Amino acid sequence: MSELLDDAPALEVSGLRKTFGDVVAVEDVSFAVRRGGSLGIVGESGSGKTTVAKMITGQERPTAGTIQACGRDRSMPARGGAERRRRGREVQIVFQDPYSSLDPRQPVDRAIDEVLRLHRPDWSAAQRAVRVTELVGMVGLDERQGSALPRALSGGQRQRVAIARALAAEPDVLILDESVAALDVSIQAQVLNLLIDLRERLAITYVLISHDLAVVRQLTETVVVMHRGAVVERGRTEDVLDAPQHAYTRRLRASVPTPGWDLAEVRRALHPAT
Ligand SMILES: Nc1ncnc2c1ncn2[C@@H]1O[C@H](COP(=O)(O)OP(=O)(O)OP(=O)(O)O)[C@@H](O)[C@H]1O
Repeated sequence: MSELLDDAPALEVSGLRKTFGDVVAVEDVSFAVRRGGSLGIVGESGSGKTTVAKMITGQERPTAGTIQACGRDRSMPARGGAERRRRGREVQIVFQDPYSSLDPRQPVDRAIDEVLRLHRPDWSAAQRAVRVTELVGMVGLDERQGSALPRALSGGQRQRVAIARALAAEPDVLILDESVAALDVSIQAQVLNLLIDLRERLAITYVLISHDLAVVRQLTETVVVMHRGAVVERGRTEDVLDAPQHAYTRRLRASVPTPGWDLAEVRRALHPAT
């Protein structure tokens, strides 16, 4: 893990804004996550969640606002490889799609080793091999799966590989962008349990981006609700989900599929005017 400046939140964004031409994707978004804490960002498709994540990881440059991870500014592009690597040790991201986020030609152990080579240039091949084995075990994969190609693995197993790769950088903050959304419900539960377990063991900070309120409830302490690029509600996850104050959050909650749910009803709940 990177050296955290005393008492600084693990992650703090302030007044974040992002426009794409005329489209305002993110408008004045601010939040902080304590070290070892977990924050959910919820909102329907197009509300700006992924754009916030991309600004935090440096894939998009904010139009305005500031981002600090571990007390260090990352609003501007990194200057040079050393700073990029340091930022990679501060924040890692796991995407929704475990199929496209892994190189199909690279066996699991090589994919993890690649991250170690980057972040632990002083380690010998033998030291890295020990760590690869540890990481493979930590995410619940066996030795055979640890040397397989991604195509030989299930969706849940691939997502475990993506998590192991992210952890190889020993990040302070892990962003999970719809990381369990593509998985079957029972596999989703297993990966969620893994994530809960890892947070307890590693004291890592999570930012969970999800449209799934049940997932957010299980994994986060605090939540911000985004609607059309802006934060419309925030607070302790339990409070916000149990007693939402904002009409949009109430609609979002009402739209959670329950047995026998009806898509047309969900659409009406989210878009009462249409
Ligand atoms: N590279 C881009 N160029 C133009 N518009 C973009 C770009 N990226 C995002 N947008 C727009 O910004 C808005 C927010 O998109 P974003 O992907 O952040 O939402 P989201 O809440 O993550 O949605 P989803 O859950 O569907 O991924 C949308 O209107 C989207 O079309």
